[in-house]
Amino acid sequence: MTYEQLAGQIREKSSYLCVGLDTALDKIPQYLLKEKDPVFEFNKQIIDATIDYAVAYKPNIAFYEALGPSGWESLQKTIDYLPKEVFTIADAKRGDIGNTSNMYAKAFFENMHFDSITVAPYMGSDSVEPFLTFKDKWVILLALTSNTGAQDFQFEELANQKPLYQKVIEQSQNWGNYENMMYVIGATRNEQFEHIRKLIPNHFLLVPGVGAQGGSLKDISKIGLNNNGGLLVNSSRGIIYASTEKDFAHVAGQKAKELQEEMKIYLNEL
Ligand SMILES: O=c1ccn([C@@H]2O[C@H](COP(=O)(O)O)[C@@H](O)[C@H]2O)c(=O)[nH]1
Repeated sequence: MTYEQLAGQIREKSSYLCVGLDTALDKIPQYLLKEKDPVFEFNKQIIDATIDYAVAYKPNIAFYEALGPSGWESLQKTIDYLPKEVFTIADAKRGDIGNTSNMYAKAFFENMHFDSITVAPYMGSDSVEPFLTFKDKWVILLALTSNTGAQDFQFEELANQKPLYQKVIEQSQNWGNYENMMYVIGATRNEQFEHIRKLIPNHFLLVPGVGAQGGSLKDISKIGLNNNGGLLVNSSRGIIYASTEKDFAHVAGQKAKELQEEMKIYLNEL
């Protein structure tokens, strides 16, 4: 998917919502376990209920890998079920020596047909660049994550007094551009968000941490939106597990609608 196509979806749906498909067998309504593929059945109902309000879907690959071969099958069925105009994110946090990264890229882009993959920057340019050679596919580089452990390395001040996450953002400008690279910036990183937006005014930012992790959609939107939207705000548990009863899909749809309606207000204020 191109930058323009994604920006067009945001305009069309007045939404920059990404629904996180972190589907776990012990969290979904237990009556679904009698289905042949409970994970896909859950995802399908969540997608049907939220598709009018979301521009992106982000399965976290760990939840599928944890189930072995059947998990991979449920994941592929989920990706195949999503309409082509929706942006898909493999939240896989990959990255290895170039030869191996190339195989990760083939797996998620060519084989599974994801639009994008999250990549860890720690191994440097040759670990990221193979992902950037695929046309209309995206790298979403971890820059400043939402978790408390982000303090351990990402805020570390370098000799030039810049934090490590800033170095990741600045150096990676040599690897890709705003048409094939996004950054993960946690919704819990309000204080740093404004500065980051100034460093990369045109890039899309994938923002996890709204909902269950306590990040504020309002705060992030006020600082992070640009003329093309420029944000994909993810909520996983806050949407998909808003109800664990038979009405789970309906309630997920309501939660997604609430977020989309709020997003529409912020987009109209641009
Ligand atoms: O910094 C990061 C990077 C990735 N994640 C992932 O996003 C979702 C968040 O789920 P919620 O249920 O909405 O909290 C999950 O898949 C994480 O692994 C993140 O939270 N922070």
